[in-house]
Amino acid sequence: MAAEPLNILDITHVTKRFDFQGQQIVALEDASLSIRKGEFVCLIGPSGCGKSTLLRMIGGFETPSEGKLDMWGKPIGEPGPDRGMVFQDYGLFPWLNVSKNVGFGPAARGRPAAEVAETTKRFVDMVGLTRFAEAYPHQLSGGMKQRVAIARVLANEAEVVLMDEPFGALDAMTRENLQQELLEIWERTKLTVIFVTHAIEEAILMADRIVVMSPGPGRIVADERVDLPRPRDPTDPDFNKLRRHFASMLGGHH
Ligand SMILES: Nc1ncnc2c1ncn2[C@@H]1O[C@H](COP(=O)(O)OP(=O)(O)OP(=O)(O)O)[C@@H](O)[C@H]1O
Repeated sequence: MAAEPLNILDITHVTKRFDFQGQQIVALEDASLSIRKGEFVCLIGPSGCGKSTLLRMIGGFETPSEGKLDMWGKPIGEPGPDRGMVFQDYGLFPWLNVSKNVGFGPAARGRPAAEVAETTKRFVDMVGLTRFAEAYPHQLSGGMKQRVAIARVLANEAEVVLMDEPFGALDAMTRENLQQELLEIWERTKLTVIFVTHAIEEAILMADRIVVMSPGPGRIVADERVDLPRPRDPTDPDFNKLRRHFASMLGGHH
């Protein structure tokens, strides 16, 4: 009998090239990365280093030019509910209210109505939007919209949550609140999270591992474990030491 794969994700020697106006752009070159179930991994690096491209390939929205991406030992194909994406611009359906946005996936997959209702309520409650269940996206703040987007991915039974600068458009206070909420949800659900950010502090606050990337062509230049105890304190001297460490690694870019 074949052994169970150890990793939820195995990214092996992945290169991605794009043709753009007759030129070839190497968005990502020879990237390899293995991720365990339940890990919180941050991808950090300056603009254009291939963070979104890597995330989109894990999501199944792009295919690699070379190399392979596996989930539980099987090649990643089309996008699927097991890999939920959360974007900076929310991606909600404006014509559906909060509950209908959250319940959309399970309903579309033909789950019985009672189960859809129960799942919807559980995740709307989990992200603290019970009072706004009937509200439409235009009636919500940015932070609330991002909570809906997170609840929607959770209701879809995602095993891996792919987050592309999800809090980048939010003010500092909302961002801090959502960081804490996401960490609580992650600890409770043991999801695997891959989180793209520009912000060193955000990465140190949240990640088990920080994968540092550099541009031109996009490459993984470091992959380091963050061993600070949780909850983490940005005023802690050890936190500061790591901040300086990653800032010097990112060099002139930060
Ligand atoms: N569909 C595409 N066609 C052509 N070039 C692309 C395409 N998608 C990405 N690229 C190029 O690939 C490189 C990496 O882009 P990517 O969006 O992955 O970087 P990023 O690190 O996520 O950047 P940012 O932090 O600005 O979002 C860039 O040079 C970009 O212009």
